[in-house]
Amino acid sequence: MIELQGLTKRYGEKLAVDGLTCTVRPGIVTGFLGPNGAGKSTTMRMMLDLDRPTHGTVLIDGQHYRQLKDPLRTVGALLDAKAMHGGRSAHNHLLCLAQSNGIPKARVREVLDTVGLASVAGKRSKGFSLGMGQRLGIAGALLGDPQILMFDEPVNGLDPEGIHWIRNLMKNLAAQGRTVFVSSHLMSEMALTADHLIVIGQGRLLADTSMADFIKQNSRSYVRLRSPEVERLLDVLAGAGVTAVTTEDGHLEVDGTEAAELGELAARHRLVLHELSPQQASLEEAFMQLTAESVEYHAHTAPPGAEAVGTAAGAEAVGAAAPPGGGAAPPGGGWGAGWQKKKGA
Ligand SMILES: Nc1ncnc2c1ncn2[C@@H]1O[C@H](COP(=O)(O)OP(=O)(O)OP(=O)(O)O)[C@@H](O)[C@H]1O
Repeated sequence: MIELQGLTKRYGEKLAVDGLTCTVRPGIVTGFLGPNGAGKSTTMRMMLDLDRPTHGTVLIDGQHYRQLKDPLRTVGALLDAKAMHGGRSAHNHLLCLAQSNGIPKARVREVLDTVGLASVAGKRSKGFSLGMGQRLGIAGALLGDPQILMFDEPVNGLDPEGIHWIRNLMKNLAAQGRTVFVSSHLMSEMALTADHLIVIGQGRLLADTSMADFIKQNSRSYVRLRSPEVERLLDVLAGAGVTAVTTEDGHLEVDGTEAAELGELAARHRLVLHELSPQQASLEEAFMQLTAESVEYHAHTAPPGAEAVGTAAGAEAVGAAAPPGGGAAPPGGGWGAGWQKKKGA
């Protein structure tokens, strides 16, 4: 278990982490989300005593990190996959870690097998691809067989097979009763992996809730209906006191009434339905809705120097994607193009 109490970090003028109080519990995967610069890495560094809090505390199983007798056997972390001696082979890198932490040598071979690097164990890590470097970093985190695991952007650079592998690895580690804390900007992946979410924005706690509740609380859920007898359906709905909104493409959208109830109502009136589907927003939509106010870095929709003819054309020109399903768009820009600091932009 990891407990944060009023955790705060100031770098000069910048309040990077602002009074975070939350608990990361064992037995589940906890996702750590926040826009760029929200303070995720700083928080994780403070958890590992790599950065000193300005105020507040972090307790790892009830102790400060520096009080832990066998830190690597208690907490395994992947923070920066590039932070290793590139001249050493993967095997020697892990061996050094093992020897300096009293971990049996045999464990090196085991974790190399687990992460799929056994065949390149003798190769120097500076020749590794981004994904191989991530796997080696994950091997380092697993080396001490710790009960607590922290991964900062673990899927960065991994191929689809690798992403699938780390997802299952994290779920299995949690199922064994371990504490798994993971940050990622890949919302679709996070939605498949995490059971619980801690969301921060500009260093402050925005949400600490289950995945299902987070999506429910931060997005709209509704039922979509389509019928060849749309006018009669509207009358029937109105007669039952149900408000429906007609969309441009002729669908009806109904808030606040279950799909089953709507289906039964239609059946009672012998109405043909071509669609009756509950719609739940994605994690990405819910995340953007919640964090819209605390996004510090915004992308321009148009390439530098080019005046966009219209918003849509400008967005298309740089391949920026609007949030799916009409979720909250970032103020003043799309997503994915060259990041610009808001204050300077
Ligand atoms: N060593 C440092 N010195 C000064 N400012 C720092 C330092 N480390 C982080 N910051 C600032 O603290 C804020 C939080 O940074 P941090 O890297 O923790 O955010 P993050 O949520 O991990 O971001 P990202 O998603 O982009 O990785 C940022 O404004 C960053 O510029």
